[in-house]
Amino acid sequence: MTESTTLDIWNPGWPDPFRPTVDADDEYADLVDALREVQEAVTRSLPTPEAAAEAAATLREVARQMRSHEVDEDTQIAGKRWDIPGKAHALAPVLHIDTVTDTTATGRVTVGRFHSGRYAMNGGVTPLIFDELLARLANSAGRPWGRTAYLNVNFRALAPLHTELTVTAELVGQEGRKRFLRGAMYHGDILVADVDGLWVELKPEQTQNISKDLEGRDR
Ligand SMILES: CCCCCCCC/C=C\CCCCCCCC(=O)SCCNC(=O)CCNC(=O)[C@H](O)C(C)(C)COP(=O)(O)OP(=O)(O)OC[C@H]1O[C@@H](n2cnc3c(N)ncnc32)[C@H](O)[C@@H]1OP(=O)(O)O
Repeated sequence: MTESTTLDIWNPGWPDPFRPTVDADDEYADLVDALREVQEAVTRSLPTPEAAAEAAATLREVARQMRSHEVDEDTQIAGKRWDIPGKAHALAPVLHIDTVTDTTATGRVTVGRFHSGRYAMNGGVTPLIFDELLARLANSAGRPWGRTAYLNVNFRALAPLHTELTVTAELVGQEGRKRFLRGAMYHGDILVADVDGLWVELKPEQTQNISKDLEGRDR
């Protein structure tokens, strides 16, 4: 099995505004893992009113602690740990990216009840997973930064929970600034979903706009 840590963390073509300026360490990744544990445990629970009130107070205390360490979005680590599955973002499914070539990418993902629709993966989660893998491929191999223009997902069969699913992506064509990608998700041999995606390479001024937006946002 290929470790995702063997992949390049940053594509040099990606704009600087997204580059984390704080070095993440494993304690931060562990914090996000703990948050994932909370999300799954809360989702699976039916606490008594007293237990719910106690847990809510504890979680609000954690939020208070974290607010005292607040940084701006350019500096935050969440979602930017390209070297670890799930990128240290608690909403993102933990996608293990095994291979990325110039034109293909593969990964594996297992979701729990936090990401469940009902006894199967929620229909909004599948696009999150495809977007992650297809975007990684679209913006790899030194290609300049592109943004998702569309992601057309077909749900072919229920995607089971607590079960490893494989995800594949392929760059199927390029026309000027447009990159066409295709992806699929499998449970064993069963196709559970497939996707057509378009990534459009940003013009330089579009990258600057992003940068300005980031600088101008409220903290
Ligand atoms: C919950 C979990 C979270 C996980 C953790 C995440 C944390 C991440 C943290 C840190 C990461 C750092 C990195 C982050 C970066 C994020 C990037 C995104 O997420 S992208 C978000 C979604 N996508 C948008 O919001 C695009 C919005 N749309 C646009 O910006 C524009 O529409 C854009 C750039 C896609 C195209 O606009 P134009 O003005 O540049 O170009 P025009 O001329 O309109 O199109 C060029 C060609 O593409 C076709 N085209 C454009 N859109 C199309 C469409 N929807 N369908 C078909 N064709 C389309 C056009 O027809 C045209 O084709 P012809 O050249 O004429 O052949």
